[in-house]
Amino acid sequence: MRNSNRNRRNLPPGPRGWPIVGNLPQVAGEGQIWRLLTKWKYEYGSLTYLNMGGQDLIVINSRRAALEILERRSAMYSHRPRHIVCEYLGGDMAMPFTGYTRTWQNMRRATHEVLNNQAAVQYHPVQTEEAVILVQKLLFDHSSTLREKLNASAATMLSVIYGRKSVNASFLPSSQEGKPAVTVSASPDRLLLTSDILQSLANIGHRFTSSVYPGSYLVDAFPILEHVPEFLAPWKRDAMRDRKDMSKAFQTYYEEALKNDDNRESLCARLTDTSLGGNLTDEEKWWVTGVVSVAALETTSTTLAYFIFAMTLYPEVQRKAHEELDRVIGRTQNPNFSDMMNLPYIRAVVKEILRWNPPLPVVVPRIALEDDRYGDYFIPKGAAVFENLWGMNYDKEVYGPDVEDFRPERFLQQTEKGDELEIKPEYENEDGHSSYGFGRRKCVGKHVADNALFIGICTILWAVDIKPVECKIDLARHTLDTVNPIPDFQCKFVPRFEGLDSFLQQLRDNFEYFRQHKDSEQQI
Ligand code: HEM
Repeated sequence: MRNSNRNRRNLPPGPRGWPIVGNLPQVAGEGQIWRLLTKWKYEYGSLTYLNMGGQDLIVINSRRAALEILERRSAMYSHRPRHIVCEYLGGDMAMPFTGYTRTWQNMRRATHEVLNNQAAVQYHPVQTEEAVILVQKLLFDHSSTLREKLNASAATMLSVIYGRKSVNASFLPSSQEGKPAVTVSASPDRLLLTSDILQSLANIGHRFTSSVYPGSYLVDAFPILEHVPEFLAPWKRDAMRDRKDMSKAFQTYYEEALKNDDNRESLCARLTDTSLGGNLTDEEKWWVTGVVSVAALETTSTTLAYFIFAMTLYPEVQRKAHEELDRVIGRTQNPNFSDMMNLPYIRAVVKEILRWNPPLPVVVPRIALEDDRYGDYFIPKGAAVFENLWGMNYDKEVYGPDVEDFRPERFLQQTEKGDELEIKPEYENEDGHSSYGFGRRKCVGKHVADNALFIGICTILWAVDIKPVECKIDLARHTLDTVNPIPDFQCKFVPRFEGLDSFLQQLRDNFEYFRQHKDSEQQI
């Protein structure tokens, strides 16, 4: 104990807190906490210590420290601290929030099998088709918002999980056709689930990500409050009710998918029919498919939204990307995954968008399972360890003084001949940003996400000119959520060449023809 007290003198530096509550008042209610943490990073360095009402919190601000602590010592840092509200909501079943448990291990194994680098290649055709559909929608669909269009495109992953027919059809059991999947309420604390699966999954995502936002629930700082009875603790009643509703919705999605998937290719069918789901209970299968859909959806659509926003702010970047696409692809064919290595500028745009505005600037903390040290600093057993991904992406020592700017060139160099650009060797096989997290809990969908972003960004830039519309841009959104809120902005999409509309339709007809052809071949 004396030893531990002596060690505590070597805790990392951090802002001075109050007696008992520590730094809780400085953090609670602070929207976009990653900005405050990054301000502290410049004052305190690679690790910051915060006292959250008695709970030690170590913030990791530098990529080097994250690699050393979370990757090299991953056996000690893969468990999650307890978040009481999240746990009541279903955090023990929701993969990104579970502890380092057998359930998590089984879920991770099953999802890795279908999302790893090699498996991700099989989704290229559906991702290419979805990118074409997105461009068509951006140009010609005036009935839905930009967000809805991007969400629909990011839902490609849902067709992999639930099967194409299920995604195109309603997810509701037929007896409930037209009605919400579960009861709907207008209360802000009430999880809203409707017949629109994309909206429902987004709502589920926010219910979870806001439940783990630092300081959002007093009970997480003062666990004794967990024992307050339900009628005095609305958080408990709400969370238990929402857990039941989510479980029911995930079960419905799963069972509908099994009914609709004649080809038995969806993740649901594979978990049911093959050894992939061997170690998972039925309920775990509903949850893992539901939660992976949640994890895929808003991360990808938020990143695409930030890409479009960046193009309105940086026309010179757009001009260079257009120049590369015209030179490499031309106008008589659409971009393809086989073009990837010939499009270094577009690849750099993908890296830079994830660096500049990651969809998850901070993530669910880990817990230190033992007393540990990083350099001279002491990390006490039981401390929550928080990844400040934003701070790592905005590290001036790594990226230079212009970290605020959107500049894909930071990942590029001239070729030896000096007439072309190439990705710098150190970024060829590295992300060049920290936005997928670290260690054993690193994003399991990163390959699929990178591919979706590459083909989406490529196809949009190939087809359209993104032009800003003069309007008031609202950047300063106050949000107690770990998802990066997209700014309010407006833009115009202008076709880059004549005949684009009929060319896009022709591409879609071809995709449809090949799919039907493949389906009928499989039936024979
Ligand atoms: C731009 C897109 C995406 C970004 C930036 C992103 C980022 C992240 C981050 C930061 C984490 C937490 C890592 C940590 O704790 O260190 C995570 C976890 C996760 N992501 Fe992603 N993600 C993206 C897309 C996807 C997609 C497309 C899928 C599924 C197809 C997915 C599935 C998951 C899952 C299941 C986890 C939990 C992993 C675990 O706890 O073992 N993500 N993601």
